[in-house]
Amino acid sequence: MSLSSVEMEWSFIVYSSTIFLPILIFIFYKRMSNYNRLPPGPPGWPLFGHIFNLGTMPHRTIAGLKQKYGPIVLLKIGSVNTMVILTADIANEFFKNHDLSFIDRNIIDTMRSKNYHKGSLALAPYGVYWRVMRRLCTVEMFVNKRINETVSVRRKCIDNMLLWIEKEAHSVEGRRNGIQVARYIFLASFNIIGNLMLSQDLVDPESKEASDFFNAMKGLMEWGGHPNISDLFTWLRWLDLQGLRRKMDRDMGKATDIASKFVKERIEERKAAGQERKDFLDVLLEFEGSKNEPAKLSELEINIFMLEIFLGGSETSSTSIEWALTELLRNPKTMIRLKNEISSIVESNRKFEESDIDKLPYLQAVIKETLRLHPPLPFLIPRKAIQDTNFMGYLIPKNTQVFVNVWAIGRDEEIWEEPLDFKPERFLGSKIDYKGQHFEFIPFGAGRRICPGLPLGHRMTHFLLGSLLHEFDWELDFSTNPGTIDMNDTIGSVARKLEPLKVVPTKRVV
Ligand code: HEM
Repeated sequence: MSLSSVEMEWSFIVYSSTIFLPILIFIFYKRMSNYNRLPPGPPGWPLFGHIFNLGTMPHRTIAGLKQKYGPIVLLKIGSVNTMVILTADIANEFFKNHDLSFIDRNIIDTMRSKNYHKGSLALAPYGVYWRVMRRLCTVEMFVNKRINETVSVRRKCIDNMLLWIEKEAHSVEGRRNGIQVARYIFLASFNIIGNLMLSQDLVDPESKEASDFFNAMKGLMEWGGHPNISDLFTWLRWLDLQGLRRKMDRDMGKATDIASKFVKERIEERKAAGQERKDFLDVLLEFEGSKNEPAKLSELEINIFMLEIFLGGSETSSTSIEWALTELLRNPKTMIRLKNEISSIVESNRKFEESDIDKLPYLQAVIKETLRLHPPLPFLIPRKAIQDTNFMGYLIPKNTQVFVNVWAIGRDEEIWEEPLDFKPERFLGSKIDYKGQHFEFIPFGAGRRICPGLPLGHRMTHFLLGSLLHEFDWELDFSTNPGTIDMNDTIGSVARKLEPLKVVPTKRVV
């Protein structure tokens, strides 16, 4: 007896269902269980995710999520999965046991301008180029021996800064309204890097090229720090809705043209004058790779690396000093204690020297306390998962970006006593430092990608703050009093003080 076609269809459906249904259930279950294995987080909007929940100070807003969702939170920022780490214990696990799985960076659209990301150390994927550039930084540029050899450069730049401040303080405007001190600290930091890199002052009103370079670099910091729709919805990139990519292309073009001119001039000089090594540019030009490394660095790589050192070194240091001065002015007893310590070591008839730093534990504690409360990079430089990764029981999908919220960790009341108070004393006699081993305090990051400029950043911040306090007495401008200083920050390329600090310096009498 043969089956009718209807019966055949039915039996086909029944048989195939018995085979495929379990497979479908398995796939569905697996998906759901993976979904359940993502870290918790607040409900987000379709398409936009949590963009509207972040506010203008996302490090602060996100810190508040710990109470409800715990120390690991998953957010969706536009189309980008973002895991946030909110405690020292989790940071410890992240850097100690998962550093390699999250070793890469998320590259934002403005950083693709003129192929910046292809020469950048900070954005380089973990590989040969990254290793070569890191080695140049840690073995050739930012080692203590070389930093010691260049102390006179920092001395000169800081002397200039002190003169600019004195001049401005005597001007009618300065006497009436105070000065925005961060501006001068930034210029000095920029010049310090300029001299280390190129043996040249780049904040030189006499030189058009120097001021063009300086302005283009300011543009890079500005456009690179703006939240950009192109990064939230990568499929909208081509529209460049905020025009940030266009502005970045303009300034990146100018900066790389000038950098490339500096490099060409140097190559000619070296041909004429032999091979004498002077500064970081010489280190880059003299590089010779071994075995599987590139034989030489390309022009693009050298130009971009130069820009990167300016970007990495100048805003971070100047922002930290602005915060340090702000906290000292809010805490007069701390200011007095620090000034007394400095006067006990640095006689009033001489300058503050870099060699004084080691003799000043309270100054060191003030810098640490500043970086605890005001890390210039509150999320570090975001990392990215290079593969699907099992992290503390959660399944973190490939390409998830990671914010380590060091701002929140520095204010965690389970770790720090009276966490919101500025109390440098907490670091006196304590072993905690910022070299990436104490996960409750990692303003320079940790793991393989820890800031390679740390030794230089350490010197610059202490030297700058020590000199400012040794040379001047500082007061707030008449419209502000210590109790009402605005302590909000704004997050651009770094977390700068939203309202620039205005102060009245008075030269100390010898
Ligand atoms: C107060 C001063 C500074 C602070 C707080 C700071 C902080 C940081 C942080 C948090 C990172 C990311 C670390 C991570 O991903 O775990 C970083 C990376 C970096 N910093 Fe700094 N930095 C400072 C000064 C400097 C200086 C002076 C330079 C160079 C002149 C520099 C150059 C760099 C570079 C090139 C990277 C990228 C490293 C990589 O991706 O492998 N920084 N910095």
